[in-house]
Amino acid sequence: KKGCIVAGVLAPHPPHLVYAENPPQNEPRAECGWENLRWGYERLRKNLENIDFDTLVVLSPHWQTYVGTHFLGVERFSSVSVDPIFPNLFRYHYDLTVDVSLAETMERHAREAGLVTRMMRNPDFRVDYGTIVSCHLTRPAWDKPIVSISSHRSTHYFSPDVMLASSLKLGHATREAIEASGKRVVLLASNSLSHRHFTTEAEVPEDMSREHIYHHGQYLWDMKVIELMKAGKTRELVELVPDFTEQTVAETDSGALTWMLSALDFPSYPAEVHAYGTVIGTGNAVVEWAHEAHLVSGGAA
Ligand SMILES: N=c1ccccoc1=O
Ligand SMILES: [Fe+2]
Repeated sequence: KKGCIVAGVLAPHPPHLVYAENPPQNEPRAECGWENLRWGYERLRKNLENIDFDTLVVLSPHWQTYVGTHFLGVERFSSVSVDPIFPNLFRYHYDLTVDVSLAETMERHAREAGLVTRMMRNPDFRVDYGTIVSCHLTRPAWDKPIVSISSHRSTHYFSPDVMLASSLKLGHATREAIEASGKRVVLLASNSLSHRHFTTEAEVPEDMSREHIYHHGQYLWDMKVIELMKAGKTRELVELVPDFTEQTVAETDSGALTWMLSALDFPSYPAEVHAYGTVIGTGNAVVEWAHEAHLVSGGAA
């Protein structure tokens, strides 16, 4: 049976969102914070309750590899993830399982497409917080295995256009691998949008009177990108990503969003924007492409 991508999600990973949720896995305690984004994730989770799927596949800007694209290649990882910048907010005890066979299929398809790839087999590897935060907020029960994909740094080593070409190829290989696997998969592009941000923290980090748009120009870029998602103009969006990345130092520099849109074969149906909000001034949007539903309904993919 042919596998399929049942949904794609722009799933931002600020650790502040997990901090404010107060899950048992995270040591620090918060009194509130960033409710609009967290309620947006609640709406996403409610939609996903009605969708049967096997595996969460996430590409994270915070697993940075300098030579090629790496895939977690060990069945289980269990340790504590401490955010390097916000250890006061995020000290998260994770225990997760990896769909190694799907990861290996993806790695093979990517390699055969000419990309530089590697399976990560170190059982002591510390899983990055971007992977953990996006998977937690999407599926806090952790009842599904994941595939985690690293982000190489072509945007900074070479240019946003080099990253774009590579991420589009990786997305195509990802789709082929999922179809060959027979599995039902949800893709998570774990990135924020505009990424200029405050450099000092409030006395109480979750003091929402201190959370706001960092810069009007960054906000306008985010709104432009979100409008294209809502309009189903993802090919136009992908063309814009190099400029968007450079103009707003956006986390699209990771290739995560363009990888996902390529794997979804550039959907022309509207995406559902569950929420937009800032975290220390960075722009974040929780956005869902209900892919299988649109394929089945005959809506253009
Ligand atoms: N992308 C991020 C945005 C905001 C705050 C913290 O961490 C992040 O990694
Ligand atoms: Fe980030």
